[in-house]
Amino acid sequence: MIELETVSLRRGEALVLDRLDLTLPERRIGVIGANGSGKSSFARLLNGLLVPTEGRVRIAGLDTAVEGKAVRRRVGFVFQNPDNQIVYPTVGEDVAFGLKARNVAKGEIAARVSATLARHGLAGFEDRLVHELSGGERQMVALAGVLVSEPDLLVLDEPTTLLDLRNTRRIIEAVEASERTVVLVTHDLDLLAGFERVLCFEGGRLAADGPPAETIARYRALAA
Ligand SMILES: Nc1ncnc2c1ncn2[C@@H]1O[C@H](COP(=O)(O)OP(=O)(O)OP(=O)(O)O)[C@@H](O)[C@H]1O
Repeated sequence: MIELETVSLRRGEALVLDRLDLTLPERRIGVIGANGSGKSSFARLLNGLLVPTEGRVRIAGLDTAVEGKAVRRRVGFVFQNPDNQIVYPTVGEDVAFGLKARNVAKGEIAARVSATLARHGLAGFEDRLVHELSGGERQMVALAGVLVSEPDLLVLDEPTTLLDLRNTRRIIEAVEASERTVVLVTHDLDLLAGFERVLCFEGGRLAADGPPAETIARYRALAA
């Protein structure tokens, strides 16, 4: 469960999010809106990467400003640009990183890493050098590195920008297969079919909040 209590966020001089009150018990939550409307900032609040200037964000009851570390263990975050989150030179080391940090046994780590890679079109990629992969392959490595730890909440910030149709489909399948809560920020409105709730941001406030068809219609009207 995600809760925002009168949350405002300033970045530099700008008021980027303006007094948001939201309770999100749904498991499939989409986030859309114009460039610069505050979507990524909202997403970053959910794992404590950013903390509110005013108000409170709670994830499963944990205040992100107070219990950031506990929040980050529960929230997997996939950035738009995979280079922001891949830290190790090889695919296998990078995907194993989150499991090592959780003290998972060595044998189990290897099995989970190879199963997760295979599920994401990267079978046998363990020893490949990350910097020699294509942009889309790196995006899938970043996704695998988050999914391997089975986070309670998965936040995806425009994850399909670099991806071809097959890998976009894999992302949709990963979202559909996940029993966890998923928050997906996207400009690709087709990805949101089947979502329970979609939020549309406009100038740091919510311009619409409801089922996909309604929110998307409002977004189209705003852009017209
Ligand atoms: N570090 C920062 N310092 C100052 N302003 C920032 C900073 N980061 C973002 N902003 C501003 O905050 C506003 C919201 O940015 P944000 O990245 O949340 O938008 P977005 O809806 O995700 O946009 P896009 O669709 O282009 O990714 C923008 O006006 C942006 O210029």
